[in-house]
Amino acid sequence: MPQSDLTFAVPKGRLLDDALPVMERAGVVPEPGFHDKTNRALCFATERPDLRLIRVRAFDVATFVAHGAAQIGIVGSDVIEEFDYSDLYAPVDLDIGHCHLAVAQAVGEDASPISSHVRVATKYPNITRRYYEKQGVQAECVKLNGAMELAPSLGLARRIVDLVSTGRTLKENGLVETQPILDITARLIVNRAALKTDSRVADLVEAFRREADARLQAKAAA
Ligand SMILES: Nc1ncnc2c1ncn2[C@@H]1O[C@H](COP(=O)(O)OP(=O)(O)OP(=O)(O)O)[C@@H](O)[C@H]1O
Ligand SMILES: O=P(O)(O)OC[C@H]1O[C@H](OP(=O)(O)OP(=O)(O)O)[C@H](O)[C@@H]1O
Repeated sequence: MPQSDLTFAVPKGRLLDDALPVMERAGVVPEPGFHDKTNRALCFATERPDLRLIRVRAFDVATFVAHGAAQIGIVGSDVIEEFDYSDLYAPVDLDIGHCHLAVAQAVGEDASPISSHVRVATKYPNITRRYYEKQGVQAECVKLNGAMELAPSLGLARRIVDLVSTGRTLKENGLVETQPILDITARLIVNRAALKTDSRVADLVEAFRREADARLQAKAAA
């Protein structure tokens, strides 16, 4: 019986620039139209007739793969931690998309431990609640989808939990990091059931694992 096509989900933003060379070395080569950022298509062919790419928001990569609508994808470990989907398996650390998740607040604000309750603006309410719970603090999370850095100055929340890479966004918005929460890199993710039932998924995992190992070895030798 012919197998149905595989779907590979990738995030549409900054992570994609780092992910594309990795994908190509692992044998996932998109059609030329994929590189055109003005293209409004969401689904693209690859050089493999049985493999297509979908370009979606980072959080949705995890959702498509967890539900089996895509069998494989690339996403930051922040997203994996936030959703904690049992149907997702993240077998390969791709060593790209390095950043970390941290608590931040206004420069000059008292950083002393807060009481048993804190209000936090974040795109990551689950990670944030878990982080504060471990310290015996109840976090009331205000969910934002971006521009968290505005929350303290506008009185929405005194603390934010957000991604930090260079630290420039915090600095330019009058904020300072107070506690790191989680180091983040991008991972290859697969749907657990697809991995068990479709050998093409296992073959792709192996190709990405070999690619990541080769880069690691080249880095160590340099
Ligand atoms: N400043 C940063 N530096 C490095 N990696 C980052 C940074 N910000 C985010 N990331 C990583 O990139 C992922 C987001 O990927 P990307 O920007 O490609 O997705 P997106 O769908 O465009 O995002 P959004 O849903 O925010 O629009 C994050 O989940 C994180 O793992
Ligand atoms: O430490 P930096 O190098 O300044 O990077 C951190 C910023 O990058 C991400 O935002 P992004 O650009 O993805 O926009 P967003 O606010 O829409 O999430 C993150 O949410 C921070 O705002």
